[in-house]
Amino acid sequence: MKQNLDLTLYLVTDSQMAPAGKPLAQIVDEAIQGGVTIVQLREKTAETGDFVRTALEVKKVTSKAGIPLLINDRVDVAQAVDADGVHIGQDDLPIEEARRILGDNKIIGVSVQTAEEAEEAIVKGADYLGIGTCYDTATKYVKVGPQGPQGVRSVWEHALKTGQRINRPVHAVTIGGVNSYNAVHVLICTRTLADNVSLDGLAVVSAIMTAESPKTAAKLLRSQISFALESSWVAKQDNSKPLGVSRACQAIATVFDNVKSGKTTPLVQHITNQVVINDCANACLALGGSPIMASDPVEQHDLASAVSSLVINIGTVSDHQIAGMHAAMREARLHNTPIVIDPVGVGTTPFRKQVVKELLRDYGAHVIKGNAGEIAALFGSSEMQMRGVDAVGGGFKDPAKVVRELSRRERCVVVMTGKVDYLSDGVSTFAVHNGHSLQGHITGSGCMVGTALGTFIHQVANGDLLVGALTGVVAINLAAEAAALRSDVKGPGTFRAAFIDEMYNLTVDTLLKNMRVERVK
Ligand SMILES: Cc1ncc(COP(=O)(O)OP(=O)(O)O)c(N)n1
Ligand SMILES: Cc1nc(C(=O)O)sc1CCOP(=O)(O)O
Repeated sequence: MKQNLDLTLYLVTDSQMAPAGKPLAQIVDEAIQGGVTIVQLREKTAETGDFVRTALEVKKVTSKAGIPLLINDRVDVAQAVDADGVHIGQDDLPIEEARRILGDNKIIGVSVQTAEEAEEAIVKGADYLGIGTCYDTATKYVKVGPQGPQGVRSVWEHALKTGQRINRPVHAVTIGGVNSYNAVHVLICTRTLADNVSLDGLAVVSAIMTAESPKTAAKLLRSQISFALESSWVAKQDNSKPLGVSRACQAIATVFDNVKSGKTTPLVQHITNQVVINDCANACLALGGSPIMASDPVEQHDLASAVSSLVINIGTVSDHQIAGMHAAMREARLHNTPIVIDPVGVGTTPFRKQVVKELLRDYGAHVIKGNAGEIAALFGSSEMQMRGVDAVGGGFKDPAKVVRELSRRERCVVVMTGKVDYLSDGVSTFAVHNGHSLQGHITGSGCMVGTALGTFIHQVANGDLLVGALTGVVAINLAAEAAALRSDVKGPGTFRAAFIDEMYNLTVDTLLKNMRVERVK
């Protein structure tokens, strides 16, 4: 990497967004104090003279801080102020020409939207790529719509392969609609599938330029970026050792005991469906958690700092609930609170599919839980279908592969419920052989699995998400087995009440004795 080229938090300026009377150089100075590592002066409407004057003022600030100042589009302005380099787009001066004018010591960044553009830019000597457009942005008109973190990931993967082929290091940021709410998700989701290589950082305009305090905004972004780059949440899994059954079972018992014994009482926020809301609240209590059912967008900000985990269930989703889900997930991402998504009936209507697609694109999840039909719909498989909220079909030929691949694509733990439950974090995949057929005869048994996931994953978010998820699945299934054995259980009605009782009665000893967990890959 060129000396000084640290792309961790990249500020692209827009003086038209600056509060009246506040000089751009002052905003840049505050942003650098907050943690910005590189600045690009982007003045789309400035006359050359004004552009140069502003660049000289900003350069005093960046030089003092020892960070690079790049100029957007205008190689002549970069030369005039002896900036550290330029950032050029696909319609600007060709890279070779910019390089010829500026020489090898200057930084040249190039905007790319596609794998082909990325390959060309690298081959022609770009020092870094600005991969766009990540999300919708009001800052500029973009010809091609946003590609989301997964689209950015595929451009990044191709760029890295190109670099390997020609033996040149590749650096990149993504840009477009990036802010402190989505920063962690964007960085985790854009990591390469094969070997978990992260982007170098994130580029933002409005997230800093429109902030009341650029320093505070930059500081928050920087801490979110550090968290994402350093965290071993699911996406860094490829480098970790696969989890064996005996280690998993011990860890499950510990996680279960922490909650059951009251050592920790997670506050599990649910935005869930009207059919199961009461059962889920009771299941959460019985397992040792504390439920809060809060879906109004208005209260999400105030709730967020107290919540231990967030369970999103789209079973009876409405427009109002969707607004609440977005608000809650935004806040959850900001607080690094684990999110469970239960995409109930996602294969049934295009509406549900769209709701889930947008939630996953904008915030991602830590755990996705569904029945085989729901998982098939998310995965894009026709092996299983949906009828209402139920799965129909002969079952997946290779269910472990489906959960593993969906997990790798979405960068989260995937739980597929059924006669045998499958769980994967993309590296380790487990089958849980506990449970009882009566679970299929009451409404909400799957939703209560979502509740159990929320109850047990909060304490293990860093690195052991899969263990938390396994704990939830095992606990629910063992409670079902115990309930079904009871002489007072005559059918679904009595089972429903006994099921909650047995969640309450479940002990670590029973768990250790009866759990049937198998490692399948
Ligand atoms: C870091 C970074 N990435 C992309 C862009 C977009 O540049 P470009 O395509 O030249 O569009 P304009 O910025 O000129 O509107 C960027 N500026 N910075
Ligand atoms: C300057 C720019 N380039 C983009 C691209 O996709 O290449 S998107 C963009 C604007 C980014 O602004 P904000 O952070 O306010 O969304």
